[in-house]
Amino acid sequence: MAVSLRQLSFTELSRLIFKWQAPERASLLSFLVAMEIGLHWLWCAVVWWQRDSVGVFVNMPLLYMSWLVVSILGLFFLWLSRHFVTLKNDKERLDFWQIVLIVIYSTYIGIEILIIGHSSLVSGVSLVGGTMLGMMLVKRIYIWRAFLLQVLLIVIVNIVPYMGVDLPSLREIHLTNDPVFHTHSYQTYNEAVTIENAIAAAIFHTGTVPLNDGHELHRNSALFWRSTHMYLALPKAIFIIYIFRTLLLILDASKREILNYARQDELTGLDNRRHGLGQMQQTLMTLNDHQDYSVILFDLDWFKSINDNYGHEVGDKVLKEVANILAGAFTENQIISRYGGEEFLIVLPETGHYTAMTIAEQLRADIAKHAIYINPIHSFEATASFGLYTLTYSERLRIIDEYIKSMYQEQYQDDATRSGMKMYKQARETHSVMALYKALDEATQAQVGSDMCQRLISIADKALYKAKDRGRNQVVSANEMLVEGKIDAPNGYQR
Ligand SMILES: Nc1nc2c(ncn2[C@@H]2O[C@H](COP(=O)(O)OP(=O)(O)OP(=O)(O)O)[C@@H](O)[C@H]2O)c(=O)[nH]1
Repeated sequence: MAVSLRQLSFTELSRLIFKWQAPERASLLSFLVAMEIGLHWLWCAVVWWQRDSVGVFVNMPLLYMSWLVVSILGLFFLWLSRHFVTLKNDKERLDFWQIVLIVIYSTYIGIEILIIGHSSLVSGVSLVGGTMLGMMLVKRIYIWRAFLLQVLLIVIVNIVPYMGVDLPSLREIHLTNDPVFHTHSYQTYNEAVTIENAIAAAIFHTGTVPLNDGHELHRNSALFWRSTHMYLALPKAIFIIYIFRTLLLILDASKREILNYARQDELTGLDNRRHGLGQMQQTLMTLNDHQDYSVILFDLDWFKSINDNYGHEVGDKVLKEVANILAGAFTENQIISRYGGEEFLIVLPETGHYTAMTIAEQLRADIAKHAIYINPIHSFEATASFGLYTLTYSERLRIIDEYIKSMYQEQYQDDATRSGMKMYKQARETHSVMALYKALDEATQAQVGSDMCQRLISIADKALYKAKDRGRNQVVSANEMLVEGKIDAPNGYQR
């Protein structure tokens, strides 16, 4: 979802920023930059509009060129803001476009400050404020490097005019017949007036002052005070940004810790039920077309007896050791969570029925042969019963299709639903779950996701209880049982 003005209220933004991932944050930064450049565009427009009165102190040809660049860049950053949100799951391209954003924006702002004059207000806000904003929204190391580069540029840009290099400037002072003030276009109005006054005062007191002496006096004085300003301000800017970056690191670590507490099961270290279900919903709804999706639910056998015979602590030990077996057996995109007391949920996206059965069977065997030591000599083995269900692609397509059909039948009268229905009809012709899913609004997408997860777990649960019925320590396929008519699917499931 691309960033829009509507999302920039305090409450909405704070809610979104917490939820947002790197692409959306970068999109926000690009959007803010586009808005800032939009304001620069307006400034150019006002200067052009008022050119008769302000043209005397503005370099108009340079303004027109800047206006063109500002227009192009404004459109570019708006485009980039939309482009970032398409870069989910593509870290390399995301990094690349973040660098593009930072390089183009830093160059732009550097040139802007150069041509409008480097007042401490503009440079300070851009250098420190811009860096702080960037650090909150995109990769910090890139912003830190851009910041150091800007510090260097500020030093260079401030010093070179005193070495006789003329830099382009929007500012123009028309002081006629005065060779002193024509030589350096970087002189600000205040500087010019000050020198004018100083020279006038000297002439007034001594009667005369040589031209070259006045020029040299100004060069030395201006260079001295510019260097003093840089010396006093830049280290402070570096300290502020350095400490700010450290604070953000601390905040990140705290956020990670809080999220871990919220997501993790304390005893086993696996995902807890809520997080496991959330992950399941996310993977299910972003699963590509033509992919199957398998769910395994398993429950340790006779666990109450283990607690009763060996004590609660040994029961805990069993849970931890089973969790270790699980943690070692699955890859990152497979979701393992502790679903209940001695019940575990495993989600295998992009996995067909045969592969999932093999994985479940292997896991059952690994748990059954694992010795749990109650002391250095005595041990026992625990077993588990498994229920497995594979949602095939055709079944997924059918469920979403039915869901949407029933939704539109209920609400067919209202106009919004009519247009939704049109989108749905178009999506249906493509036979694509992704297209059908995108035809739904955000709240309905979440609802469909949650309903589908409950449906899958509920079917796997029925197979799990069949496994208990059949004597435990075995894997039962819900798909086979559905075909044989030995279990019913929930909520009017039809084969
Ligand atoms: N030690 C320990 N026990 C737990 C924990 N969570 C749940 N339990 C116990 O797990 C036991 C589950 O027992 P039951 O639901 O009767 O199931 P079971 O004894 O495994 O029997 P079947 O599932 O039919 O094989 C209960 O006694 C719970 O107290 C836990 O975190 N630690």
